[in-house]
Amino acid sequence: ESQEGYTGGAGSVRHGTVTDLLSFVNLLSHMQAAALQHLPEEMGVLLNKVSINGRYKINKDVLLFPWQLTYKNRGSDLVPKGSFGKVHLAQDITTRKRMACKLIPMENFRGAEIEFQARFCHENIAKLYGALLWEQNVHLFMEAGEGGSVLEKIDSCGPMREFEIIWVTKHILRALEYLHSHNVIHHDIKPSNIVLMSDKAVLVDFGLTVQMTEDLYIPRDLRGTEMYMSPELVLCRGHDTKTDIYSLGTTIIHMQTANPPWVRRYPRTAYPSYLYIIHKQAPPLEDISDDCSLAMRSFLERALEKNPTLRKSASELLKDEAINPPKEDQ
Ligand SMILES: Nc1nnc(-c2c[nH]c3ncc(-c4c[nH]c5ccccc45)cc23)o1
Repeated sequence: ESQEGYTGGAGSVRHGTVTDLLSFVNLLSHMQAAALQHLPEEMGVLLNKVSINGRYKINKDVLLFPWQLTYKNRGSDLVPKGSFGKVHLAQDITTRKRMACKLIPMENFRGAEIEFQARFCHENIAKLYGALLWEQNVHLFMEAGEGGSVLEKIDSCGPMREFEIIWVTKHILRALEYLHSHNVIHHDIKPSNIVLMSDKAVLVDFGLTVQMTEDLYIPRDLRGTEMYMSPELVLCRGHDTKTDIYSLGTTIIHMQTANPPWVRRYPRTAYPSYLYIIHKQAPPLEDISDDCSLAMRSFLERALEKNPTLRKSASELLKDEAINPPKEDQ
């Protein structure tokens, strides 16, 4: 396949390599707002083999649908919102292939989101199929988690059972082990960024992802979602990949109790922000569910360790007995 950069003109969609896609993203990041005003038609690069003859028209060659929730609260026209965009279900007319399509307004567009998802491939990371620019929105086509997100499952079906939590945790730990081995921090591990398929759970939304060049990442801003933030991230004095492990621990508490940590003891109505609580209080072990197994409780103590150097890594936690129960337990 061609290695040269994105050579398509304005209004052309082409098959390409990851390099071509990254060149297109680079082009987008440097395009003047004026140039984006009146594009004659879609422009972009598709990595997967969808049928195009130089064009891939939204609502002609690929249809977008608001996502019909897979759980009982169907009626709601909830369109899941990512960090910077709405996610629709997309279906290629010719191949019938179903994808997720996230619409990111150009003003929110961050090339890094596509770059990480294009460069880092793992079965537990939502695959990126391509990116198109159309009508001031970047359309990101990705692998679809048709079972919805873990947050939708919790909101619809209540607390998850431990064997379900173990299943999700193992898939996400594999994604984190892979990302962390490349010094990549996701920065937004939480139930709404984990989506479900019939045979796996995958991590989505790389809008806040960074790759560390030193042993510590010194943040310029606060990244993530408050309830799931680690104490060291809140302190803003530098953190590393272990912050994702802490967020996974708080995500497990949310899966067990159908509430994020802290909120039952510190109601949102009385606490507009939880940053000080996360900084001052001991880790939220009190929010662990009453029926949590001893093994899972020990796992959470290791994942929620306040000192990141003492906190276990993804590789270490993958060997933990809590997520490798003896056969007779299953
Ligand atoms: N923020 C973000 N960035 N990329 C994604 C994403 C990639 N593939 C996906 N597949 C499904 C869903 C999804 C989220 N909530 C849902 C509720 C019902 C059905 C599906 C979903 C989201 C994605 O999400």
